[in-house]
Amino acid sequence: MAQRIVLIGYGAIGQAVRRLLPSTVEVVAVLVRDRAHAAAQAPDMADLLVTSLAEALARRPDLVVECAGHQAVDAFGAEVLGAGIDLLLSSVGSLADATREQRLLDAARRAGRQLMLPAGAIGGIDWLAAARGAGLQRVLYRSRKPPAAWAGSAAEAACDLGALTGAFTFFHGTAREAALKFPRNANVAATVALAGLGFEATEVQMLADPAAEGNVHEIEASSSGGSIALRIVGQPDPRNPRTSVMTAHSLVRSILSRGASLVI
Ligand SMILES: NC(=O)C1=CN([C@@H]2O[C@H](COP(=O)(O)OP(=O)(O)OC[C@H]3O[C@@H](n4cnc5c(N)ncnc54)[C@H](OP(=O)(O)O)[C@@H]3O)[C@@H](O)[C@H]2O)C=CC1
Ligand SMILES: O=C([O-])CC(=O)C(=O)O
Repeated sequence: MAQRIVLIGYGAIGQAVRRLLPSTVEVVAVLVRDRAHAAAQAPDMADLLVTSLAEALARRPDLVVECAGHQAVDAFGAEVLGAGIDLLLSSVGSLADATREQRLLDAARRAGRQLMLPAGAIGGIDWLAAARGAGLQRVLYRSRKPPAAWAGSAAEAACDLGALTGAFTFFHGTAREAALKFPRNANVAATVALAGLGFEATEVQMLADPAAEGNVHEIEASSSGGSIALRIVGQPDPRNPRTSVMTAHSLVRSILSRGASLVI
């Protein structure tokens, strides 16, 4: 039987996920803020558009996939889980708010459902999570993106993005500070933290670099079991330069892994 999913948000990630899903997964609703605006952009899916969670849940999804932002996690996350439906988050950085994280985990436990986090734009999450059992000692995550990818973020207070002629590190701190200060840019920092040493002990650097070949994600970590040096050059999504194309592919992988006979 086809898996039934609801998408919250229909921006760069939401649109890509819908396009990439195979026919074994049915999108039964897309929750948007402005139905008329969304219908004008995507007339083929007018029947799927809803503006309230109640309408979305009435279509009996097996899974709700958030691709909208921290505010949407606040507005809908606990209610989705409380309704007995698994929740897959794009906005992993929203869990840097400890109260929000606890509310979601409580809702998941009470309902016996899962709060699912994709690897998103990064890789190596399996290694980090396994290395926790092998004396993980230090984790550094570095995000290097072209200046335009940081437009509209707190990086603008630290430098003139348009005038940069070389790489500029505008943030160096913990994963928690990164995720809270850069809600639309530091989801990977949060994912790395949750897989490995946690929000406080994970070190994060963020750079605006006119010479960046794409959205570059690097992890350096060491454990008693070995070390890792990982570098990913992500293609920016044409609709949203701060989001890497691989993020939607990772969400699709997470969706397809639910209930699959072979899980890797
Ligand atoms: N885990 C990871 O590796 C990554 C995670 N992300 C995160 O994923 C999320 C989505 O990213 P992306 O698709 O690129 O962002 P976009 O800005 O392209 O799209 C977000 C969409 O969500 C909609 N939206 C926002 N709030 C709500 C709401 N309350 N209800 C319904 N719809 C809403 C927006 O609609 P409107 O037009 O109304 O504003 C917009 O269409 C972001 O939080 C981003 O930070 C991004 C990249 C990597
Ligand atoms: O897609 C990316 O490159 C990562 C990203 O924006 C994030 O971590 O929020």
